[in-house]
Formats: sequence, C-alpha cells, structure tokens
Amino acid sequence: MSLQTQSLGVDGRLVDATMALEPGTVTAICGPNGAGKSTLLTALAGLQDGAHGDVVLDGVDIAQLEPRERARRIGYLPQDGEVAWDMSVRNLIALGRLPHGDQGDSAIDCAISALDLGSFTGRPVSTLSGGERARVLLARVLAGEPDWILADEPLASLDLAHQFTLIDHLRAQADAGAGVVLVLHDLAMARNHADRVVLLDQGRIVADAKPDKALAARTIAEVFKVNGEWIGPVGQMAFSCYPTKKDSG
Ligand SMILES: Nc1ncnc2c1ncn2[C@@H]1O[C@H](COP(=O)(O)OP(=O)(O)OP(=O)(O)O)[C@@H](O)[C@H]1O
Repeated sequence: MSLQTQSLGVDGRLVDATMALEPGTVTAICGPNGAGKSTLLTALAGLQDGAHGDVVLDGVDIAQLEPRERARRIGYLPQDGEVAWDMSVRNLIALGRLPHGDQGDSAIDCAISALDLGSFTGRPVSTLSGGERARVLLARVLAGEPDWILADEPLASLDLAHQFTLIDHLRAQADAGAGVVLVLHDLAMARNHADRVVLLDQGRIVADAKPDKALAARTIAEVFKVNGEWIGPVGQMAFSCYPTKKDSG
C-alpha cells in the first residue's frame, strides 16, 4: 500500500519531489502560499496536467492504472471543490461509491456520521453554507473508502469542533491502515496531529521529517519569514509569533 514519488515535477511549480508515503500515518504538506502544495497533492492523485516523474502505488505507476481503479484506491479532495449540479446531500455523498459501482450504504452512513451530516441528508447541496458544503464533499471522498485520502485544506472552512471531529476521524482511518495526506495551513494542527510533515518552499521540499523537526521555529522563520516560538504542552502546542518590529521614523 505504499505511495511513492520519484523526481516528481511540474514545470515552474514543483521541482524534483521524491518521497515515500506510509500507509497508517497522517502526513501534512505545509508551506507558504504558492509553495506548490496543491500541485504536489494533485500530482500524487495522478490528476495534475503536465506532471513529470513517477508516482508509484504499490509498485505500479499510477499513470498505468485505469481511472476507476485509481479512484477506488485514491480519494482526492481538491481545494475548491465544485458541485457541478444541485442534488441532495445524500446523493452527492453516494457519488463517492461510483468507482465501486455499488450502493455502499454502510460506507455512506459512516461518512455522514463522521462529518456530522445526519441532519442535512435530504437538503439540496445548493442550500448549504460553505463549511457544510466542505464537509459534504469530504464525506463523498470518505464514502469511497479509499486506501489513500488526499485532502487539500480540509479544515479551512470548518469550525473548531468540526475540525477536531474530522482530525479524529482521519486519525482513526490511518489507525485502520489508510494513508492520509493533508495540505494544512494551520501549522499547529500539523505539529499536533500529523506523524510527518513535508514542508515546501518555492516548489521544493525543504523538510520531510517528524513535525517537531520539520516545523522547528528556525525553519518557520526561514520559510514563512515569521519569527516566534512553540508554546504549550506536546500535542496541544500553539505557535506564538513575536510582534513585527515597526520603523520608528
Ligand atoms: N494552472 C496554473 N498554471 C500556472 N501556474 C499555476 C497554476 N496553478 C498554480 N500555479 C502556480 O504554481 C505555483 C504553486 O501553486 P499551488 O497552488 O500548488 O500552491 P499552494 O502551495 O497550494 O498555494 P496556496 O497556499 O496559495 O493554496 C504558484 O506559483 C501558482 O501561482
């Protein structure tokens, strides 16, 4: 169940990304705006136009996989998920079963419960708030029960309670053997909840290590140009930024 890349690149956007992702773990991809996080995640899903190099899933180049097989194995949530046409929440989530060609009621129910969507199932998607819609789109991915869950900023529009519910659920998926790869802007979420952080800057991997190493304060200062320090107990840390100096003149 390994997912590996070799010299993965997209001209002008991603350079020579080589890594081996582990099933059963949560990996966070972090970095400043424009660093190449979404490009890397999309390429990992085999969906990035113009990508060169290799993405290998269990020894097979994903470019060789039939799209339906690839979709069964890799669930991908893009950054700004669009809903092409209006339908009920349950029907949209059920689309996650398409690669399997079955109804998958228990998987759909499980995804609905994981994302706390029980009271929304009959609602048209067009009537949901942004955060509610984001949860539905993620539930569609989970309903497909993929081996790999690749999600681009899945926490971005969720309130605090739903962020933690989702992180707990993704951790449970990893504990059950799935590989979880998340683009995260929230460095504290990455530090506290990921097993590993891949840090990108200007299209290059500048760190690939356990969160405390990849997100050391010195590295954050170099990459994000923000000085500060980690505070709080392990597992509940926050990054406290130092005030920016202002010119007195
Ligand atoms: N379709 C495109 N064509 C050309 N360049 C693009 C395209 N999409 C993104 N880029 C550029 O590629 C680089 C990487 O973009 P990417 O979306 O991967 O960054 P990111 O790290 O996910 O950024 P953010 O945190 O802002 O979402 C950026 O410089 C971006 O402007």
